[in-house]
Amino acid sequence: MHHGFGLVRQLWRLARDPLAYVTAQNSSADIHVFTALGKNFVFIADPLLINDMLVDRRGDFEKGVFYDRVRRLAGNGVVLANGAEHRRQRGYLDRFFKREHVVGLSGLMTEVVREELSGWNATLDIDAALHRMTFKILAATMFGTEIDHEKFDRIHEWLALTLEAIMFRTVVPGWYLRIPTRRNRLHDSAMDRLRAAITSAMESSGTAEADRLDLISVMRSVRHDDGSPLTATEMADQIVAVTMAGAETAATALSWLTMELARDQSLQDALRSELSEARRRGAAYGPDLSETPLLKQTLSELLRCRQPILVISRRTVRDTEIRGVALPAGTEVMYSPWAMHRDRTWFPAGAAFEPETFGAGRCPVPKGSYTPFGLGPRHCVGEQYAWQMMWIVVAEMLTAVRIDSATAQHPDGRPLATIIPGAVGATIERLWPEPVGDPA
Ligand code: HEM
Repeated sequence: MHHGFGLVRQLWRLARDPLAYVTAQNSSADIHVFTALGKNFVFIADPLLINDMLVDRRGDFEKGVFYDRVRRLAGNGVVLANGAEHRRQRGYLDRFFKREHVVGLSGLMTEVVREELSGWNATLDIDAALHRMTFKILAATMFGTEIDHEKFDRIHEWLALTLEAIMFRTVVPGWYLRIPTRRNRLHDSAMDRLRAAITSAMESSGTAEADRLDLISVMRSVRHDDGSPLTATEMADQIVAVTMAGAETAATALSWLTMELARDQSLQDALRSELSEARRRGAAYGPDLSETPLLKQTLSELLRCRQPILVISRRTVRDTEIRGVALPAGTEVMYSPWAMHRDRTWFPAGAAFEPETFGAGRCPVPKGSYTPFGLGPRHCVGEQYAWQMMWIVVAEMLTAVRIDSATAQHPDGRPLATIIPGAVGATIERLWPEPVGDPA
């Protein structure tokens, strides 16, 4: 255990170089405690403690300080709600995110991916192209295909700035956010406009028809225990939550993947053969990748060494302790899945991309050391959705094009809402024949 520095110094180091900061915290001690402004902060770097916090002792924790900062945008949707309210909201969303429902979305996802791929040029910013593609998938599955282009573009535009605001807000002191600086005003207005754009798109989409699969329609058919429907604010809260949580993570992961595939052409070829073979066998797209083991292994490794999320935080709701360290109610506890996934104690490959890490016969790692989708009751509700979407995007992409080169603006990652590569200049070649058949 290590007691160190004041909060301001910690936050300054976190803000200046977040990747170096969490790496240092992760390797220096299992529990790192610092106190400032009458508040206790704890950084944990031991898989068992992470598992304790997220699973075994979950009742002692709620979402922490990093999440409070985005309430202006997110209201009280599933990402921010706590306790019984959170369980109720997960109940609404589970209908949409359960396996059978997600499988039903595969045709729509495939359609969007093919349409986007058909517009790719021989040289492109593949990161921007993948962000647009995954955001389009998300928009189509949330709002239905009727969403008009103008509404789509508006949400997309304000989302980018909002994601920047989220990262900035998690690392500056609360008092600073109350000063009307140009940046604070810009971020506030981006969040307000994003919410307004989402509300407007929501009003013109969705029906309560039982056969509609989009999230708005699913939510229109949900009833509270007293039989009343969800209010417009409750629905907007969920849409904002899903947009914030789902738009950036999968796109960033896919973007990092293109760089690994450009670097390792034999892996790219092996994946292309596996995916074409699965298509020939008539394997239907879904969240379970057991028919495509090399893809599963590749994506698992990618989510290890290129985990998009830097820090996950919680706050104690009552006096508790971990490993003999007292955590009074109100203590902010955080850990870095990004740093933990690169810790050589658990993963000898460290920061390097080595798909054999998840090959047959690998050594088991302790619970809490590999948490790409979190753990416990707050684990990613979109996990199945994300696996299916990644399968579809990679399979359609690799059958349509060969990625010859892909070079990132920030090869070591730049921490924003997720750890991003920035623009990725890529050259691609179209493959012949064009994809045939409909696996969805
Ligand atoms: C590779 C892609 C993704 C990764 C790595 C990822 C990762 C995560 C993680 C680590 C959490 C837990 C955060 C915490 O414990 O504080 C989370 C929560 C969440 N994710 Fe994902 N996610 C991904 C894709 C998605 C997608 C595609 C969606 C929606 C379509 C989504 C929706 C959500 C939501 C709504 C939550 C909050 C759940 C709750 O608090 O109950 N995620 N995600």
